[in-house]
Amino acid sequence: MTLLQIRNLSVVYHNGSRTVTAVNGVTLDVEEQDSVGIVGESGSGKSTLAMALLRLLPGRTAKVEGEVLFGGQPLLELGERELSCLRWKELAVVFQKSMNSLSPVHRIGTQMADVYRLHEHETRLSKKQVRERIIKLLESVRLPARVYDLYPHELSGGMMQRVSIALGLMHRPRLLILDEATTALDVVTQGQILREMMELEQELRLARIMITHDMSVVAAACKKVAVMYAGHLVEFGPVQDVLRHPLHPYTQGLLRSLPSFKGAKDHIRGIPGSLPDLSSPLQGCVFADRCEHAMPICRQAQPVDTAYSGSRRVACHLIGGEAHAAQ
Ligand SMILES: Nc1ncnc2c1ncn2[C@@H]1O[C@H](COP(=O)(O)OP(=O)(O)OP(=O)(O)O)[C@@H](O)[C@H]1O
Repeated sequence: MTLLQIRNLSVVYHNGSRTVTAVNGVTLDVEEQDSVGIVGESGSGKSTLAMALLRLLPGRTAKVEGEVLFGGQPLLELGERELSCLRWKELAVVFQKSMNSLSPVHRIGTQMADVYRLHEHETRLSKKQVRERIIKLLESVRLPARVYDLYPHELSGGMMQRVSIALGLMHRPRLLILDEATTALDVVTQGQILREMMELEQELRLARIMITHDMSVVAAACKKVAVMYAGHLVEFGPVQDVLRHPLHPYTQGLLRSLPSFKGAKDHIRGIPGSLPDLSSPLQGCVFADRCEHAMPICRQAQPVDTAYSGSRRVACHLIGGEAHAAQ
């Protein structure tokens, strides 16, 4: 069943006279218990997309358009009260900097208990019961019970990020969004946490969106991948299919720039050029200026997001009928 339906979502930032279209017409489904990696280079709009889903963007400067249904509820139309019931309990997020948001002068357990109480109004657990629950939660992310009584500075980066994940899982949400949550960690710790996450989400029947610029993280830990470029979702599909047979020239370039996916180091190639100016109106394909296969139509019309096969989708004039129709 589909848990999250994102339809034609756009986010425009207004800063004085300048407007930046950070997310541009994104359509994406996340099934229950699915794991979707959103990848793209810095500035492609990944975090803005996550913040828009969580309604965490400042209404004054960020205009969000489109439709988002979460478990059938229209997320973008909910009032603050309905939203606060959903956040943490149904929909939780772990940011890269989540660990910095803990207070340095209070013990981990006390802070977790505060978060628990803030969002749990129905069940009145005793102090002891809350402590037990939190210790169980810490153990579920492979942290020893003694962490409950420690201060943030007494934990390593990996342990702190495990605490942040435990906080995200506190109310057993149906969807967990990890925004570069493991990026700052060393590769070994990152790998361990990802493996544990995957075990845990099977147990909790949790769906996960993982935002990262690291394709190897998506390859290791996600079932599906959504590739973003300059605010556009350019390709979507099962991870193994996209890795083996990338359709969009941007995805192809992204994979070529990774040593682990395409042979020897001397074959590594970056993608020449840089992201387009997101404050200028766009006529053709957003990737046309950097695309080695660009055709005249690519500079004239935006490609339509087209179903390719199975659940694969791609927005490129090379794929589908448009290029052929124009010839
Ligand atoms: N508050 C803001 N006001 C104006 N522009 C913004 C704001 N926040 C982000 N942007 C712009 O929106 C675009 C998308 O940024 P975003 O942070 O969502 O990308 P990202 O893919 O998550 O990048 P990163 O991986 O570096 O976090 C960028 O061009 C960025 O400069």
